[in-house]
Amino acid sequence: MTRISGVSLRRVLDSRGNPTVEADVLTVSGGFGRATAPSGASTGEHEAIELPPNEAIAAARKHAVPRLVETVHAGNQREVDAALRGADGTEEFSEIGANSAVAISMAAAKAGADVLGAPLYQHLGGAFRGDQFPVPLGNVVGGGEHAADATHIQEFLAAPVGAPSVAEAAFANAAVHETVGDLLTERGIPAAKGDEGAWAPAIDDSEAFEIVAAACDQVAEEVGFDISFGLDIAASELWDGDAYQYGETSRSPEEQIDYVAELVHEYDLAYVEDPLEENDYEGFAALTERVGSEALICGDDLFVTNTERLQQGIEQGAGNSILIKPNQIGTLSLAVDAIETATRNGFTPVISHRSGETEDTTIAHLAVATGAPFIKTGTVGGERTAKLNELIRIAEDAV
Ligand SMILES: C=C(OP(=O)(O)O)C(=O)O
Ligand SMILES: [Mg+2]
Repeated sequence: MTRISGVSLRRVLDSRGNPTVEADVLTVSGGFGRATAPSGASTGEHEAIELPPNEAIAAARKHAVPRLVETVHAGNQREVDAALRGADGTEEFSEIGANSAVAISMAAAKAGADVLGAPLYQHLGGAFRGDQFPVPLGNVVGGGEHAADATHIQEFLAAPVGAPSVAEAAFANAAVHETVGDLLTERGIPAAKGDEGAWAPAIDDSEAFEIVAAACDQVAEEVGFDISFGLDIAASELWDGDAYQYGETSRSPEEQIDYVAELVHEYDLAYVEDPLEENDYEGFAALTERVGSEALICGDDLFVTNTERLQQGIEQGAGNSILIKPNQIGTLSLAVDAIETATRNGFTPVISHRSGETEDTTIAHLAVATGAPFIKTGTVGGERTAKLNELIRIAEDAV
């Protein structure tokens, strides 16, 4: 029986040292699931609402827990997530907080899997899942909202598209990260790490392109498979209402499209996330028209894992890929809806961590459960390797 017998909520630390919501879900037959909400720094304005954890916990205890306990089945994810939506009563989870909602939603999924004795990816994806693994996009240099005085572009990503296994892909990304560190040292450039463990040197974007391209090439040669290059520009953070501000350089929307199209060609980019600000569907469409056959043009802040916003993107040809962050929308069911809508319409889903993370591994299972071709997890740091190591275990059937 997966009927929920108890839900407990607490504040725990995330990777930035901020409090976040953790949920435990228990079932009448002794099933147990625990999950923790991540938290963004470069958040989209259309995301579901993250409340201060104390408030989110108090509101969820009052409104959601009584609806779940003794009534809802942890093994029925749609039922769990509908109860969370009903308890909240708003479109954007502003009553109980998307942080409480997503923690409970993910913990219930784990409790459901526990009762079944099945790995989470199989509970979420079905008996025939588990043979398709995502390519991990590894953040190796970063700045923007994730590190002060570093690059303007938020993330320079290694994309080991030719890796024969998820384990080899994860190790290749770590090698690119290490090589970037060596190249920075050779140039006498000191670098701390940003929120996601990427190097955060005080260099121009152009120098970062040079270094990351060299590191990807060097490691590709060593490992013997292709390592492409990707970006999360996080352009909403550069947008001032009129133009994109890269320090001294300002680019109009048209110039931004030209700039990104040139980057795609110059660096053979496989992936570009948020090349334009979060409401510019037309700009996304224009860029997709130009380079969409060469690179994934992915909407993060544009779509915020929201099926309605994605639907508009599909209609307008704005992008060809969607970033999936369950806490942007509040429940696993809504995240899966977005993934399925994307896949049906030829948009590539990319499952993603947040800059504020925990040791929670749900997104690794979600990627395998849905057969998503890519996952963005970072490269080094315990909260990032937690997801990569879980993928390695799933591939070995050792979860
Ligand atoms: C992971 C990201 O950062 P954050 O969690 O800060 O939104 C992102 O922008 O893709
Ligand atoms: Mg992003």
